[in-house]
Amino acid sequence: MIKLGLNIDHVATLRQARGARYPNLVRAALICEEAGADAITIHLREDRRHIQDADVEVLRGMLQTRMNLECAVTEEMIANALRIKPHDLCLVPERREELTTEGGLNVLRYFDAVKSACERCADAGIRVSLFIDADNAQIDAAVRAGAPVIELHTGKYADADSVPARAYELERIRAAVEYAHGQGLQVNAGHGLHYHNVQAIAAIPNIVELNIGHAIIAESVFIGLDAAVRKMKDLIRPL
Ligand SMILES: CC(=O)[C@@H](O)[C@H](O)COP(=O)(O)O
Ligand SMILES: NCC(=O)COP(=O)(O)O
Repeated sequence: MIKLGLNIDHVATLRQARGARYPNLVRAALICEEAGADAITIHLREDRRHIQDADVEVLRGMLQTRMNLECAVTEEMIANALRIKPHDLCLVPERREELTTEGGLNVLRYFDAVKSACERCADAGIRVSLFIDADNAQIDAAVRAGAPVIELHTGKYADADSVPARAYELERIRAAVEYAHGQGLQVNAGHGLHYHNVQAIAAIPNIVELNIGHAIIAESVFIGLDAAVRKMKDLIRPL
């Protein structure tokens, strides 16, 4: 069954909006796990706009499932990950001024840094995932860099504003999953997935895990976090 990684950055965004102590991130993570989340995803951004360093420390000691820590490929972030030792480390591109993660990591361009990060993390027992676009050249580079896992960026699919455009992006993702799976990679996917667009992605064979955050946290405003997680788990369950 397809796994659900729950991105709780957006709970921290709400907290940081007021610089308050609530909503409590550990409480959110534990509710998500209780409701069926298979992993908790957090993105420690360089600008610390939502997740803080202390959140990573505390959550690492509290999670019952897996921590999937997302970060940029910088010396600061890799050193931090080697100290924290999350179960999974997902390397993502970052532009300080972006609203959200706009595209996949360019593994070809930053190959030496990515390969070095993969090697150092593998030595420390951390599984590295590369957050990349559905592009065979990037997939090949991920293999050469030694990453055991990729996460395909589904943002273009989620943002497609016509039926043909969405079908085109869906097919690109399907083909990339098939190609990457054939190369021996574990394939995850995520970004911008919500209750109305997730099922077509979840139906693609060989996707192991979907990382979803914004839509679930938004829905929790209306129906509660536990129910919002369960509602998503029901949708991604095979028919
Ligand atoms: C890499 C990724 O897709 C998520 O971490 C996403 O970026 C989280 O939301 P923000 O873009 O708001 O940080
Ligand atoms: N890596 C993608 C992720 O963690 C979730 O992104 P979103 O659902 O918050 O857009």
